[in-house]
Amino acid sequence: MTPERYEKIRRVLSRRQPTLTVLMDEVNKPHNFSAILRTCDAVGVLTAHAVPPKSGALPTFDATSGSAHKWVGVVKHPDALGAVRQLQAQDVQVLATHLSQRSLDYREPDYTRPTCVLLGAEKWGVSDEAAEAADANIVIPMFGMVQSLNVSVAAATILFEAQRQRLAAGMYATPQLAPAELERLAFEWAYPDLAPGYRERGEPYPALDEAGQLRR
Ligand SMILES: C[S@@+](CC[C@H](N)C(=O)[O-])C[C@H]1O[C@@H](n2cnc3c(N)ncnc32)[C@H](O)[C@@H]1O
Repeated sequence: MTPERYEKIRRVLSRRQPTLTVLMDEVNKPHNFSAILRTCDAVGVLTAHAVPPKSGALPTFDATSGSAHKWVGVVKHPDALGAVRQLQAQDVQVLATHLSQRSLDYREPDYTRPTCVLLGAEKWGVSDEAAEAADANIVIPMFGMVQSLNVSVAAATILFEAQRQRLAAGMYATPQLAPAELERLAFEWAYPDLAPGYRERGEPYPALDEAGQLRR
């Protein structure tokens, strides 16, 4: 661990947005899944949510992710409706990307609030029941011959609007993670091979000095 690498880890963690996330509902193509996680990393999403496709497993990561899958956690859910309700119970507004009578332009919602963007499967989109349960439905206006965007493009468009609003609100200027959580993640990111051992033994992580070296 070089001091420069540790400094980068702390800088990235100090900009993570634990109150911004996505829920991928049966996004089944590895290049889409990977591209969405890469955008999540870029805008500071700490943890993404996903309902695996009917085949059972989450898509594997491919080169499209860069190394984003190492820096963005993925929580699995058995179904989208249950996941929507769980997030709402934690006071997260769920914005379903879905064309309906009540759809808003994607730039209208307040993304400085705890927010989850619900993204649909490539073939079927977001289910009607999950869209109805969501707090709002949002769309990216389209004026072409084709009816929809690629899901990873839609995710990037919306997440960068969230980033724009959060930058304007100063949410990248001060850490959004609690100090203890930031320290915990800094150790896990700096020492991914050591961290599991400490967890298995139920021991607290050791303190690191300012350069990210283990204190003796
Ligand atoms: C290829 S589209 C799904 C098309 C599907 N046939 C349908 O009717 O919804 C895959 C996903 O990309 C996102 N998406 C695509 N175009 C969008 C748009 N214009 N506005 C918002 N989200 C969009 C949504 O999450 C959508 O579920």
